[in-house]
Amino acid sequence: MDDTILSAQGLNLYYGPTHALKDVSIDIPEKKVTSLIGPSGCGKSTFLKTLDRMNDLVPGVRITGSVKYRGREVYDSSLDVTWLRKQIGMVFQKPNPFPMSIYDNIAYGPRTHGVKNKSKLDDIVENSLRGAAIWDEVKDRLKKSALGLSGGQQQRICIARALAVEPDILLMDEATSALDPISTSKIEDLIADLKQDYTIVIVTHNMQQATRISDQCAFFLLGELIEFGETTQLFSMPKDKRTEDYITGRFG
Ligand SMILES: Nc1ncnc2c1ncn2[C@@H]1O[C@H](COP(=O)(O)OP(=O)(O)OP(=O)(O)O)[C@@H](O)[C@H]1O
Repeated sequence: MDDTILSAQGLNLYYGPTHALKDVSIDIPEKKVTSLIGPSGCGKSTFLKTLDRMNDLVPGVRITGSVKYRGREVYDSSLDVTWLRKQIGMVFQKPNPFPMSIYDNIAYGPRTHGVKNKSKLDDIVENSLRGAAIWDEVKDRLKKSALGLSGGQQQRICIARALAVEPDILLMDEATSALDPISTSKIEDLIADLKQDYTIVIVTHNMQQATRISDQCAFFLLGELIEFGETTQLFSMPKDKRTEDYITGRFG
């Protein structure tokens, strides 16, 4: 596809003897929301993590095949992983703000990348918090600890923290599963806004959420990518019997 930003070809991943990803090939389009669905243990998180090399440090991991980000091989030994993770940000299931002020949470990444100027940092902090739809809620308490916020607010801080380094892609691993329905709905609205500027790949257990927010959907089963296509098509007219069984609740 012309608008492909991330491409996996013949990707296999082994955790020791466990073959967790089996010959996965997929082209993920730019500035769309792509959801990864499938039963527990099917390899969704593993696949997500291979996209920004978060599996590298797991002992016993072996990876074959190719992952390309904008045409560059992610697993090339000359690739700078810090650069890659600046381009491809990650938001996790459990909100994990750093134990520091709201301001410092957001400024942390830019400072690491060498931004020292106070007014520049102030701008980045404000824009990132606005981008994550939480500025109004925290603008009067920027110097207070991020740990004093609610779970849903903390998750938006984590999204703002990811946005602060101006990534190209946001990966979200079940980013709303620990949140209440109102916070979840705020983050879903936010994802819909963010796709104007970013490519988003989400792992979700929630099929309604996949249908609500994703343009493309990938169904995994036992480490295999069974079906990938437009979300509306995949849920209304799945091509594979196994997809149909899963989305109609016959297993998993
Ligand atoms: N660090 C690890 N070491 C060994 N095996 C692992 C590790 N992480 C995952 N696995 C195994 O790899 C397979 C895929 O796991 P993964 O977490 O990617 O699935 P998932 O679809 O994201 O599951 P869930 O929806 O429950 O989070 C499972 O069999 C799991 O037990």
